[in-house]
Amino acid sequence: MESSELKNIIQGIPKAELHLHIEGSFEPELMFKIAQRNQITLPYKSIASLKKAYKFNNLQEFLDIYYAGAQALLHEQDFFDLTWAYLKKVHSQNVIHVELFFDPQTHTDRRVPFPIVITGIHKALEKAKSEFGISYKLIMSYLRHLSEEEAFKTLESSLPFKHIIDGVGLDSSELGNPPSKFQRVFKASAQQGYQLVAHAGEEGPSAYIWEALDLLKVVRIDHGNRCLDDDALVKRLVEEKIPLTLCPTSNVALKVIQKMEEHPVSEMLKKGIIATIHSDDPAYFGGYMNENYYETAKALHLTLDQIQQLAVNAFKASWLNADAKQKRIGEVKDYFASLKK
Ligand code: HPA
Ligand SMILES: [Zn+2]
Repeated sequence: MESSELKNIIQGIPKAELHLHIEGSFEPELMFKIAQRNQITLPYKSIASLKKAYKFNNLQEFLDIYYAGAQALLHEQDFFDLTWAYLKKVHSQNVIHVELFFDPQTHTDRRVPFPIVITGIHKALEKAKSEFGISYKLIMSYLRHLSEEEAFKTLESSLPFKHIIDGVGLDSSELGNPPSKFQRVFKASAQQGYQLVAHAGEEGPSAYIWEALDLLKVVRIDHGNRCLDDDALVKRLVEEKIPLTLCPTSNVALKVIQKMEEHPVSEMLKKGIIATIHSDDPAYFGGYMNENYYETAKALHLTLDQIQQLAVNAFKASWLNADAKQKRIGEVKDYFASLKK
């Protein structure tokens, strides 16, 4: 298939994005604009020098730059603009449902109040819902390099906004910060009615995926690449229908894999895992949803059936209610059927 034909097909798929850090969608141009209006000096002289720094050898090298960039965000308007820019972009790519992460502690640690952060993000999500018809869920992520006590404080701050938060997640530096460190705060989060997910098995071992399932009791694993090291774990993911939210361009950018051709997604599909693909931090890794589908499909020679399966899986793995899920899955299937006519 011609690359332009594949790109057109991908553009037309109704898509769901389930693994997106809103702070990771902060494009350099917007970052400089907001930094300037907030009179914040970024540690980079120009957009070009910032972009030059986007060469990472591992997750930590990326996180250092990601947290530095987020320092430009101070006011509700900043969080609104950041989120709105992301939603406009993915609307242009026919993304119709998003479940997005935000990292409150990245901001509250700089004395930006929790309500400022969530209100700006939420207003943009509401606007996209009414103007674009994009449905959404919001996931508050605990930073795992910080203590469980800090996570408990974040949980406490979130309670006045419980009605607009759907779940909690766990992100940041994985190695040395296993899921077990957050067992109590995840239990307390569930008691507040939050759904649970966690990043696991991106750089960390398959044992961290077991912990996320057994100790944190998550319903989805973010990344989970390393599950293939462990046959018993794969069996469990398949039997219990635990989805993985994979991020192919992120994996290449952070050297979780050496090249896209090594991406495990097609093997995961063959094993019956509910694998899905997303962008993670698109401003830093050079790809939104379409680019992630395209690069993966091209490198792994995915069939149209496999691409359809990925798109269906994302709705299956979503937190939409059963009726909305069925409707969206029907739309994906109708779309692929129309291609065959
Ligand atoms: O890919 C990621 N992994 C862990 N933490 C993160 N925070 C933003 N992106 C990531
Ligand atoms: Zn992530």
